[in-house]
Amino acid sequence: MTAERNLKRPKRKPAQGRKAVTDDLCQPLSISSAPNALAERIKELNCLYGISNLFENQDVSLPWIMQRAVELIPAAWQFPENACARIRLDGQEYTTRNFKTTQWHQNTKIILNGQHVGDIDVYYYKMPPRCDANPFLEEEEHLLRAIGERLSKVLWLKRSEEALRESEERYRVLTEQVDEGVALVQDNRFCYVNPAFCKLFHVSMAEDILDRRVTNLRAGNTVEIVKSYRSVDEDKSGARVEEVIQFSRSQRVAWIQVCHSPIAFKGRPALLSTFKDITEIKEQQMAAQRMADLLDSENRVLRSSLKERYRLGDILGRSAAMQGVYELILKAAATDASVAIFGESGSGKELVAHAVHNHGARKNHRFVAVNCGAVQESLFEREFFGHRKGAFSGAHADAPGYLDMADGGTLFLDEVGDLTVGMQAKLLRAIEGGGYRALGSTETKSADLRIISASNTPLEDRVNSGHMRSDFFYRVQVIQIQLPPLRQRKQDIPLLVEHFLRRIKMPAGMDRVPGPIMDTLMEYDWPGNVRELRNVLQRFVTLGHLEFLSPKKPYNSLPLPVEMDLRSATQQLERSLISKALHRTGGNRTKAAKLLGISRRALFRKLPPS
Ligand SMILES: Nc1ncnc2c1ncn2[C@@H]1O[C@H](COP(=O)(O)OP(=O)(O)OP(=O)(O)O)[C@@H](O)[C@H]1O
Repeated sequence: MTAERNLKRPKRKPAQGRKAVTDDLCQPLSISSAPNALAERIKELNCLYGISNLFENQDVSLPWIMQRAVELIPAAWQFPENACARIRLDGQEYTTRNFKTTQWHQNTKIILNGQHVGDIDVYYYKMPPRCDANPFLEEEEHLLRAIGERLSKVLWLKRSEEALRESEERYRVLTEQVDEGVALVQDNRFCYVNPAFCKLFHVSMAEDILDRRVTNLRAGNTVEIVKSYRSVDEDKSGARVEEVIQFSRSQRVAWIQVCHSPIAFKGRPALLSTFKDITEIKEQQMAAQRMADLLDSENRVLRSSLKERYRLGDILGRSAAMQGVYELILKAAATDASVAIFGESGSGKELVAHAVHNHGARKNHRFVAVNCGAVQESLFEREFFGHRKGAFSGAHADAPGYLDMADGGTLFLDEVGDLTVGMQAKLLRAIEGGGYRALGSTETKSADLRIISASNTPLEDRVNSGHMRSDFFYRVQVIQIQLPPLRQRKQDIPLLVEHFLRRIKMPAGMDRVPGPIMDTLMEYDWPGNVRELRNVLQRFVTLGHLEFLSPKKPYNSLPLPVEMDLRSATQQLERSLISKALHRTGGNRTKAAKLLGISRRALFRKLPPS
């Protein structure tokens, strides 16, 4: 039973072992003594309620409460004018005005969480009338204990409040200092947002969104954030949700790492969310990824160039001459220097130019190929520098020139030797810092581009003959790549044949070029190089026979060496005759056998395995 309940006993009794205060008080309550007992009871209750009221007021401090409480105590005692009181707590003393210690003393402890943390003492200044050594009533002992319990509760509440306020303050200071946005949402409404949150979502003041629904978050493109709120449930405590949200902010893509933690706030479910702007980290990550991809693809190219050695991108060839070309391409690609490629017609100069571009740093920009042989002197500016609308009759709209189109990328000048000296001067000026103007424009522009040029003949010859300015020559020919003609790398022919036939739709029943046809292809001189080979194969597949359009001799019949034995010589002669017959019949074996006067089966026996 608590002390408070004890107080509700209907009559006052003398304390155990003490002498009776008055006889009538020691007796059951009589009608005449009832008003007096009632007055006593009211005094006790006043004291207790007074103390309870003290902590109703949340804004007061603990010392204030203790001081008021101690002042309320004497009035509840039997002889208030003789009573004084003291509360000791946390090394502090709170006393009534005329406090004095005497032998007539009563005490109770203040206990907090099972610990003795303070005391309440009541003293009488002097011996109350009609009393022995212990002048206090049993009810007063109960009352004092009840006050002690009340104050313990006050203390517990105040300490909890202080701890809460302190942690709230700590949290507030923390959240106001951190760079991460913090928001507390309950019932789908914002209860708290920190300054970083406001900054992140362009909210001018926290008050603008406090108490408002999450859907009211309007600044910028925050649809994704609102969606993210919808994806979590305030009620699912412990189910933390983390995600990275991408949205556009002032024309820029931003990334925010959101973490929603369902918590209990004021005893009800709420959502505590943090928002971290990770745009910078994300951009760095993406740049690192791009770099890793680039390195990976470069490594792959290098690996393939080292290991496989039969191709580099679209360029095929396993000959030693082509290995040298691959090395030069990779070296040239690693720099931004101008490259001049030389080689006979159809030997793959444009392919090499593409390879240099594709393996270099400008690969994600344009490769603009210009056939210089087709550029007219009078149209040079218009084609290279572009024009503005109305610059000439028929200029209905602005049009970019080659330099604009190749800005950031590569300008490939095919047949560069065909540019006139005048054109060379204009181009040189435009790319050497002088800039250029589109026709009809007053604005001087400059283009950041790499020049790769190609020519069938050495450019030195053009300089010597006065057709090329030497400054232009030095500008375009920093790195030279010489492409070997196909006749000097015949071991590449089978690879090229296989490659082109894979691209051409072969007739049914033909899956490879017959051996003798291949022999013929190997023997041929290839003045038109790889392009001619491709066209010959195209015709072979379409027309069914080999046909060389070049003015040169189609093939050479090999003279038989005298030191060869008869068997080998016969075999070689046979193969040569079969090859010629097949050539004449366009690869038709039945007709070739007929031409040779042997059976088709005999022809097949004599054909080398293909
Ligand atoms: N090494 C090669 N591997 C595969 N295909 C090749 C090779 N060389 C040339 N070709 C092919 O031959 C054709 C001609 O190549 P390209 O246009 O690059 O030659 P070019 O030297 O620039 O010719 P031109 O001097 O006539 O401009 C293209 O179809 C090209 O794909």
